[in-house]
Amino acid sequence: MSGGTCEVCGNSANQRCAKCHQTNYCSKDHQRQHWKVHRLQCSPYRVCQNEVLGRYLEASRDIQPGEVIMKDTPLVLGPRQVTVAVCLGCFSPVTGSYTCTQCGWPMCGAQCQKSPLHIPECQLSRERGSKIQVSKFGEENQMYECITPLRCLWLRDRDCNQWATLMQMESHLEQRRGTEIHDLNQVNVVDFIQRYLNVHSFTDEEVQNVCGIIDVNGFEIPAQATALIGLYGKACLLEHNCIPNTTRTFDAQLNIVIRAAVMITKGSHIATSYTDPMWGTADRQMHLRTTKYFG
Ligand SMILES: C[S@@+](CC[C@H](N)C(=O)[O-])C[C@H]1O[C@@H](n2cnc3c(N)ncnc32)[C@H](O)[C@@H]1O
Repeated sequence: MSGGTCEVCGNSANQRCAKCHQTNYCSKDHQRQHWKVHRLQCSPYRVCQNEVLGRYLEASRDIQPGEVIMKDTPLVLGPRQVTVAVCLGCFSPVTGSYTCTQCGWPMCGAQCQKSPLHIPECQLSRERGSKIQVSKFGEENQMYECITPLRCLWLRDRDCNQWATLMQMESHLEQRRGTEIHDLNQVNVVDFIQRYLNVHSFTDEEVQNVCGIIDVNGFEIPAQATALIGLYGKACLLEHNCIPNTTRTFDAQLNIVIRAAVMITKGSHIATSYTDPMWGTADRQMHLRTTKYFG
């Protein structure tokens, strides 16, 4: 028995979706009818909120070990802030032997130049009037710090749903003001976008805000030639626990797949670890304090 009202007709319901335990129906017929819509939202968790954690996920039923809790597609993929020069299509390190014929950023070749991932910085970099000149390869290159922020900012005028999802993410902007990372981003990202790329359509605050969003919510994806960062609208809601009850993997399309590592009982919080379990306690605490603003 479930109580509540039928999702289809609004009459009193006595059946409930067995997968999420959250959606009610008056009959099997109405449940079948609704499945096309419901399957896109059906999940074994609900989004909750409290003063300490902000938004977090709670199991809406018992979740068995190994069960997939969510598979989430990336909103934004981009290089890490600190990186060597990489191809902006496939993220492999580059030597500068090929550059995008439109904007001048180094790429692997013509195939990678066509990657949809490269569109934001390619179009925005053209506002400069002359091609981008990259001359440092094989060592850390600060020019790349603007790429993932630009890919976020690009959504503002292109995809209002994705932009709204991004803007709901925690940036801790107020706590970042006056810190070293905020000052560095002012020079390497804000000033670079405005002075080198000649892009003036984003305010300092908007750029700093997406830098915060990337630091607080970004998942490092290790499975490429160089690590990259992914932002995921649902997976970003997972809270931190040093002993997480989930595992995470990335599939070939770089969707994030979150599975239960243990039995997660109904009502329990669903957590991942924001730190490397191999680090010592002091390093983990420092990482959480300086990049996630708690702990
Ligand atoms: C990736 S976001 C998680 C989603 C976020 N709560 C929201 O409302 O968008 C990370 C932020 O959530 C909060 N958070 C996550 N786990 C926490 C924990 N174990 N203790 C305190 N705050 C936590 C911190 O504010 C952290 O910077």
